Amino acid sequence: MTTHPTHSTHAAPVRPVHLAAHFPGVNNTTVWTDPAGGSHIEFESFEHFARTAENGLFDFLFLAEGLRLREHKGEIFDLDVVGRPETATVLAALAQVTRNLGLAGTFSATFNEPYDLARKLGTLDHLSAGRAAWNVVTTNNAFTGANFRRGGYLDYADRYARAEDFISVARTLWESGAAGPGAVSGSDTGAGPAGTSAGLGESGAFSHRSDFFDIAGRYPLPRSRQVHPVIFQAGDSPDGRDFAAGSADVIFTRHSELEEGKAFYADITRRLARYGRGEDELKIYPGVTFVLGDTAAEAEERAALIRRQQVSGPGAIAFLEQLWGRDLTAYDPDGPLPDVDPDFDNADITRGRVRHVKDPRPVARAWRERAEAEGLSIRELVIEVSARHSFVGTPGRVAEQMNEYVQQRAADGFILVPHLTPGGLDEFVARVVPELQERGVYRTEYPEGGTLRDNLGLGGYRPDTEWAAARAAARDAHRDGTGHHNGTEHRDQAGHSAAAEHSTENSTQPPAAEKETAHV
Ligand SMILES: Cc1cc2nc3c(=O)[nH]c(=O)nc-3n(C[C@H](O)[C@H](O)[C@H](O)COP(=O)(O)O)c2cc1C
Repeated sequence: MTTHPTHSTHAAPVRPVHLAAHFPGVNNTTVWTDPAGGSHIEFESFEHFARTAENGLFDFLFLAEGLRLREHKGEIFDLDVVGRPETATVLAALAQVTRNLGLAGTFSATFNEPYDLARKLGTLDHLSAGRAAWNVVTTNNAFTGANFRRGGYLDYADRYARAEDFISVARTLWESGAAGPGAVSGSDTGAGPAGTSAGLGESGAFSHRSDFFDIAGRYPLPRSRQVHPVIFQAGDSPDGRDFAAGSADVIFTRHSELEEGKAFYADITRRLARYGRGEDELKIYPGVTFVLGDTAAEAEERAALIRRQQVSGPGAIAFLEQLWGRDLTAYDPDGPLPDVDPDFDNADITRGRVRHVKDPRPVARAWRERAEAEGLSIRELVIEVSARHSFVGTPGRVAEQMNEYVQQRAADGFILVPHLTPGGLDEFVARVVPELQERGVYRTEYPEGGTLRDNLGLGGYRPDTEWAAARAAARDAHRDGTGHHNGTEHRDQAGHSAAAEHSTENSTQPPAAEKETAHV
């Protein structure tokens, strides 16, 4: 039994705080130079991290993905951790040393094929007894494509259309298998043991023809415990948000400050309504960092030290070069900003990293003004403008703030992004989790059922035909100009490729701050 209280003394139900953890690695949050830092590839690191998350009753562990080593000025970028082992393999190994922790992996909908990836994730769901999740990313750049001999064959506009179609096929495949021993719902098609043909009937039979796929065959696995592994989404454009509202169960977002989190949450709730979905059906988890101390002052002091570790002198120069589009190695990181103007046409000086700033001009202007006004060196400026710590304080204060975010609907939970591998969660679990539990907003044991869906408070899987019908209804409503979900039911295979509503809303990028996704 979960022990969440459902009511406080106030009328509004208390919303439970959820926690999850991002394994540190290829990002500028991770401090690999710290003597306490360990391997990013040996299993012991993953195991330590996962066990700590599970001791803290976290919903899931999250692995990011990057399919090509990042380059800067034509060289492999080696100021951050370089490379990572293969995601599904790591998660399958972790399934054997954990019992309740969800296992979420990032996989590209562009550089995978539905049959193969559905089978991998279906296998992970079997091996973990229902704890698998897929974070769907679209990775449509030619730079990454070179590793796959595909170049940039996919137009930017098609990336979410293919991803939506891909998920739809994957869900169909997961459903198509016979109800296996661990299946929790769905009709039993009378199959024999997996891997034999005895009594298989039509189970696993699939056929899908669309703009993106033309595939048919037999899916080889029985249904897994969750039937559909949980779908995460991490894009932020209007198309990305609609994609999440129409196809995903969880959003991993970078909107980690209270007010922007509330605006994001409200925006997603509005989009969900168009697909006939309520706010409880899509969980929102910002990625957040944290620094603890016995006193507020000690926490601030530690935070400042960690920021200096995260932004080394060469790291500050490289960071600035990304925006300036120029080689700035002749400049002193402890000196003033370069006197030369940025070369805005040289946008691909860094490759293989997700950029959220579309127009660098106002950003460069704002940085210059700020450095001049506050007398900041290059390194000091980069420390100020690159991702700062989300929660800094005593364990009690951090628990209080996290709870406030959840009660105010700026988040449903948090994906903690620690700066150390593998011990970066230890202190949080030992000191903040009890504070949350004392406040009655955090579980004291895992929920019954044992699946990731149970951890997240999501209901059972929803058949793909229902997802598709809701998307079709949303498209129809959009065409009618009503904007309302009208419940029209039809499945439009070809329509998948044109499914994303191409919203004209402006991007919500903050103009004066460079927020690199810390997670790619
Ligand atoms: C919080 C967050 C985490 C992400 N993690 C990954 C990742 O691990 N691997 C990846 O290839 N892309 C990752 N992305 C990139 C997105 O999947 C997406 O391709 C990118 O944000 C551009 O899409 P958009 O224009 O809809 O925002 C991440 C994005 C966000 C916001």
